[in-house]
Amino acid sequence: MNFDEFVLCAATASLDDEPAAREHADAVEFRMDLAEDPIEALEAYDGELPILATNRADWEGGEATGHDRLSDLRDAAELDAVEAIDIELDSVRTEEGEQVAAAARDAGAAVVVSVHDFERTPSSADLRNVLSEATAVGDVGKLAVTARTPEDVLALLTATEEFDARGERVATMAMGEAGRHSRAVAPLYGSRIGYAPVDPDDATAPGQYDLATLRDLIDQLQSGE
Ligand SMILES: O=C1C[C@@](O)(C(=O)O)C[C@@H](O)[C@@H]1O
Repeated sequence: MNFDEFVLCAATASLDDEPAAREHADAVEFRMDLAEDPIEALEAYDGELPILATNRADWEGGEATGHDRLSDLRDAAELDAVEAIDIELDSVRTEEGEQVAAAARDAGAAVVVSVHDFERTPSSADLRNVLSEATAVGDVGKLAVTARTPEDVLALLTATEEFDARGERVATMAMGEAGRHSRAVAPLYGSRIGYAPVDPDDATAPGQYDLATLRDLIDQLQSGE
């Protein structure tokens, strides 16, 4: 996965979702932290879509707690089907996290470096700082914020467009009701990755559309380009 083009991920805790995701998704985001036995599931995977592996820490909105979290992510990156990993910016700042990112690249996987704010949308200056730091160490710098107002979404889209215009690969989305539409429009401003559950009941973040709906919205907005 090189993220030259927008990649729509079916976000899921179960790789059994892959056949249903194929029609609409470009990849599967496998939330290892939400899965029962993630490495076993990855080893048994024989689907068609490439995998973006995420093992989200509990301190960043996920459910992974153990000290095997990063080594499991590293093991995942070694598998052929795993073409990218997602690692938190705060993890990459640790020695182990840096090594996992380097090992993933050696294994041919792209590295998405992510930051999440489940409370608010940071100031425009902070948005840019975070995206600068994430793009400096990742193949894609990803920022998910929580929008409370339309201005929050505008600030995120503005930063997205600026980075994209400079040739920096970013992925952005605003979580929550006020930010929902950002998931459909951010790709028009240069965001490289979108996330949606196959089944709306299995959302992995607030405000997600289901996969078929998001694909349709994005395709409609981009048709005619
Ligand atoms: O980081 C992200 C983005 C996300 O939080 C979203 O808002 O769609 C969904 C997560 O599954 C993914 O790891």
